[in-house]
Amino acid sequence: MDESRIHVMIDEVSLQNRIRQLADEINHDYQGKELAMICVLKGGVMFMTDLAKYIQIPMTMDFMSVSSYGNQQVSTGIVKIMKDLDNSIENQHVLIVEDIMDTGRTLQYLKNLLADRNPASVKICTLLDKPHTRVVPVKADYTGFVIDDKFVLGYGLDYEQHYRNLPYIAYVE
Ligand SMILES: O=P(O)(O)OC[C@H]1O[C@H](OP(=O)(O)OP(=O)(O)O)[C@H](O)[C@@H]1O
Ligand SMILES: Nc1nc2[nH]cnc2c(=O)[nH]1
Repeated sequence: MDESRIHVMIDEVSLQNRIRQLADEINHDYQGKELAMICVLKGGVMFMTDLAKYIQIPMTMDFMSVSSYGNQQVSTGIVKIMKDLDNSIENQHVLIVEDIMDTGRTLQYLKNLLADRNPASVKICTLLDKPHTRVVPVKADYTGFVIDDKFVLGYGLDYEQHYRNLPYIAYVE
């Protein structure tokens, strides 16, 4: 891609500050409980690892990989599990950690799927939320930033599998 089209939307310091605040909220809300953090690969990986560093209650991490059929920018709503969790979540307090909620289809599918496995609770933590493009009525319990309907990359998010390593969120214009 022509890199002059890439502009910083959320810089590294703002990201880290907000992630620390989210962790504070989570630490407070789950006091006395154990948290099962579920990272949705690949986009959620940077957020998950940074968020986890600030979690001060007992916690476990597991990873899931799903793929939505369709190309980069068109979501079809059909979600396929590429890698399932390694461990049971029965009776556990599950927190799904995602990079972005766009149409909402991925998180709606995942929340329903995990809720069927008899956890004690299931909540969603998303770094970014694009509410204007939602097509299903799923809501996050913890949201880092609400953003406009722009294609974003960096900090786990890709453009054709590239740019996931950027330490900030950028948009393409
Ligand atoms: O709300 P939705 O419209 O369902 O979109 C959100 C999903 O799209 C992205 O994943 P992607 O399929 O690009 O996979 P990746 O995380 O491996 O990049 C993102 O990580 C979310 O999982
Ligand atoms: N990289 C990337 N993936 C997405 N999946 C849904 N919306 C987006 C987006 O804006 N950027």
